[in-house]
Amino acid sequence: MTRIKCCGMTRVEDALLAARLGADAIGLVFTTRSKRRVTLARAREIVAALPPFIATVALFMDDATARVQQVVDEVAPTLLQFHGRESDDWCAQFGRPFLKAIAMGEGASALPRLRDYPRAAGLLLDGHAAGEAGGSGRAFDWSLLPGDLAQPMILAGGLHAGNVGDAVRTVCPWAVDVASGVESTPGIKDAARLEAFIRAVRAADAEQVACRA
Ligand SMILES: O=C(O)c1ccccc1NCC(=O)[C@H](O)[C@H](O)COP(=O)(O)O
Repeated sequence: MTRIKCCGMTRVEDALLAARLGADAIGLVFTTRSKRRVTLARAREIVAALPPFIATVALFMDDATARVQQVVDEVAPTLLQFHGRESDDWCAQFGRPFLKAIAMGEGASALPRLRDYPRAAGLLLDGHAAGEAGGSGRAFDWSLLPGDLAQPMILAGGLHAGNVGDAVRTVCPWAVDVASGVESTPGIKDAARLEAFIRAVRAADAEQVACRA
């Protein structure tokens, strides 16, 4: 079954809705480079409201060590996610499982970076170009993806209810990640779009036997 991460939560009600509809994880963006940025207080409120077994992921992009540590100490997210030029060692210093986002917007030239993060719990392959913030709503060419990634792949970038079924069938990712495709405005989730997205993933899972082989 394809895991679903719904990213850029800014409201308790949206996080609860995602959990109720069947999302496995929610993302909280802490970098200043985001329209979806949450305060520590709001992040704690969202995390405290969630039911058991929903993972929380804290996102950063070239943020200071002290800032990441503060979020680790005060919010206690399940995982960290890094979107900038952070190295594998730098990401690992917090002693927490982490995802490394790889900007796939430049196409094949991004592929060597997929080998640079052996300590990552997973690689989040996103549609934007290197140096740009995530949450762009931009997809990339999935046919570039190698079939032999060493780590679980989280597919992101421009996913929505209309294309995520194809993504699951074509790429067989460990998880899919969505932000703008389930929003009415940045940071505000749209219940109908979120429900349609999760339904589409589950429908594709039901027909996709190759991924489970
Ligand atoms: O969402 C943001 O605003 C953001 C800003 C800076 C770094 C990362 C950010 N989001 C990361 C995510 O994991 C998004 O869900 C991912 O980029 C996919 O976004 P979208 O294409 O809008 O579905």
